[in-house]
Amino acid sequence: MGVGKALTQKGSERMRQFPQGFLWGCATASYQIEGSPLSDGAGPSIWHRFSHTPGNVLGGDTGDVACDHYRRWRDDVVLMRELGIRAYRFSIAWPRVLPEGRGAVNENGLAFYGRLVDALLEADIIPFVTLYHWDLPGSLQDLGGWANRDVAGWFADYADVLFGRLGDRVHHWITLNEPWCVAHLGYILGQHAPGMRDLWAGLRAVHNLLLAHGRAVLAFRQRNMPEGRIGITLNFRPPHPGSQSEQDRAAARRAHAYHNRLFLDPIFTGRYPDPIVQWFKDSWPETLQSDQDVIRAPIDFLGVNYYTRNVVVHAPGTGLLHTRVIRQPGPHTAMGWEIYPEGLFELLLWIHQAYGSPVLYITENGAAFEDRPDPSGTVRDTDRLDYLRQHFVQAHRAIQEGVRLQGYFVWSLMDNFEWAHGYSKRFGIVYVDFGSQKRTIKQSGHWYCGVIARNGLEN
Ligand SMILES: OC[C@@H]1[C@@H](O)[C@H](O)[C@@H](O)c2[nH]c(CCc3ccccc3)c[n+]21
Repeated sequence: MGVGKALTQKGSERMRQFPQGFLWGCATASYQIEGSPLSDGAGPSIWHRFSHTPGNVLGGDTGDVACDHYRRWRDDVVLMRELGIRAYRFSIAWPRVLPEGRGAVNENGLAFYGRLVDALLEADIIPFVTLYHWDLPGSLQDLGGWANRDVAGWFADYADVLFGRLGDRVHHWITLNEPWCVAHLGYILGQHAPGMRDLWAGLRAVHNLLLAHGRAVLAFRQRNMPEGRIGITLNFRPPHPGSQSEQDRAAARRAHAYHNRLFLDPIFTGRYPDPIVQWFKDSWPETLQSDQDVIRAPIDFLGVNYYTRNVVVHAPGTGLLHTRVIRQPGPHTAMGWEIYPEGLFELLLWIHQAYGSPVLYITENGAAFEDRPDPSGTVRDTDRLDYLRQHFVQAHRAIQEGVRLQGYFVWSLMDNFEWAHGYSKRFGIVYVDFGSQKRTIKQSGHWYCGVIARNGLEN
């Protein structure tokens, strides 16, 4: 598409038009919004255990209630229709469907997701289902969880149950959400469930997550669902060197390999990034030659989660990679993340050019700010609106350069349980009063509704 066509002049406004059929949406995750973690036969997840273990989550918050979506899902689909979103990315809680992680299916759990999918289709909203967004069944963690190579089979069997039961209505599947976070935050730093601090376990989790992803893709292909599309969602943090010194440039390369290429390279090339294998040499897991053929099973799209960049410098003996992040001047979100919209353009172009122009969806982008309703109950979150607008502009730039970006899911539909931060960080374009469970569309949500209706941005 030539630039001219995408920048239509309408009156004095310059429109940034997105391609016909571009899927504007919102994203959520099961443990963050549903509540009712043990209802109707569901088994406890590792996040149920982790949040109920004192000291792990700010303020002792848990997902016991969250946004009460397990009970309010009908009203929440009405809310999505009011926002005019074309697609909705949500995750299925593995322990609702298989309470023990394996074996007997819990029909009540499956029925909840079947009703939700039917309501979305009725509202003309396309479901994008994430099979795993961090809530592993506790009983599988008791067997080692992602550090146990058998998890690849457990995950593929779970995925296949869903392909069989929902595959007639769900045509977009994401195997894993951010396997980097699962391994790094859950098994190496211990900041997320299951709260382990074990480099050996963490690096084996990296490999087993990739194996599990590949086994699920192969199971999906076996089902032979021609309308179906399957991919994976990875988080990225483009690193910039804090100076042009060779030490800082090497530090940025290490951070880039670990944060951005650790999963991308095996999936697209069948090989781990050499700098990482060298860096972790004696603790790197034993792998089978045949593993790489499973891991690199072709996918239909890549989900990209982008929030910010990192500026890194060499820091001998510091952390896993001997790097330190340098806080930048300029605006940051409530998470302390630098607002750096150009990073989205850089990232999309890099993936496009370095990994064979895959179909991409931005499966998460958004910002936390201190939202306060005014006396009338209106939430004027202009900072979030500006954040989103600036990032939409960069996504549009990328499309102009030929990037095959086909959709954009704002994180998040509504304020929810922000992992170790509990309910202290709000990412929603809809405000949730967690006392009353009242939902209020924020100014950013009303603005987003307009963007979707025009399929573009006015200047
Ligand atoms: O932190 C906002 C969102 C989470 O609520 C989502 O569940 C998760 O998919 C997600 N990933 C990222 C970027 C990676 C990251 C995750 C957790 C903590 C810090 C960075 C940001 N977010």
